[in-house]
Amino acid sequence: MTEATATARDALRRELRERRRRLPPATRIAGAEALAARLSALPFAPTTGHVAGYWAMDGEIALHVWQLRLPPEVRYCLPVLGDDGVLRFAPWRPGEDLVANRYGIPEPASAEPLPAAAMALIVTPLVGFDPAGHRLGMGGGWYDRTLAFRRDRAAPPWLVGAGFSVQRCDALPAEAWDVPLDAVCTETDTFTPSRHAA
Ligand SMILES: Nc1nc2c(c(=O)[nH]1)N(C=O)[C@@H](CNc1ccc(C(=O)N[C@@H](CCC(=O)O)C(=O)O)cc1)CN2
Ligand SMILES: Nc1ncnc2c1ncn2[C@@H]1O[C@H](COP(=O)(O)OP(=O)(O)OP(=O)(O)O)[C@@H](O)[C@H]1O
Repeated sequence: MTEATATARDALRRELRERRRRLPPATRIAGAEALAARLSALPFAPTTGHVAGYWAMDGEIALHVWQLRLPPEVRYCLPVLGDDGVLRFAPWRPGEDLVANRYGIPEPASAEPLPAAAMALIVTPLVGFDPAGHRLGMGGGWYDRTLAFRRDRAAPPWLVGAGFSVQRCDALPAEAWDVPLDAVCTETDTFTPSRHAA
């Protein structure tokens, strides 16, 4: 990546995070409901197995409504930072113990974390997205490293970005390491970019 691209990405990240934080509470509450309905309606929404979500922070769209409405055979998991730079995902139910990681984000305290490949579907947080399924994250490369194996392998796990519609960009500059998402859901839209298009 050139220095100019990195600077542009950082500026875009700042602007999008600011936009995300500015959304009023009513938009957040209704947004979490609408997002849950969209995630549940995905054609590949699992009826069994593990799914990964995240603990919303910094104005991210929340997943608690989706979590509570998952089919009974589906286990919800939260990301856990690995010393090796990749994320693993630990089952978590409301009320179970959590500990703050180095960014202050809660992680399950006792459940054994599973590798990304063990998930049927992974919902990723994002700072920005485009309709082609490119994702701009917090800049740590955590999801890119964790999901790199999906670049040359078919789903599962299905990769679904979640965000507010104000996080949409026309076209994000794609990086060599970006792993395209299979879908992006917002409170107003579901994008399912086709990889077969020219
Ligand atoms: N809710 C949520 N969980 C997540 C992510 C995320 O984006 N959202 N991650 C997605 O990768 C991973 C953690 N990656 C992160 C990368 C940077 C920062 C961050 O807050 N950076 C601050 C300052 C860093 C610090 O406090 O040391 C910043 O940039 O302002 C947070 C999480 C795993 N869990
Ligand atoms: N597959 C990979 N292997 C090694 N390093 C990687 C890989 N993917 C990304 N990285 C590194 O991670 C750094 C951050 O990438 P990027 O800015 O795209 O993160 P992001 O997607 O915004 O963050 P996150 O996934 O944590 O939300 C890059 O500079 C790159 O060097």
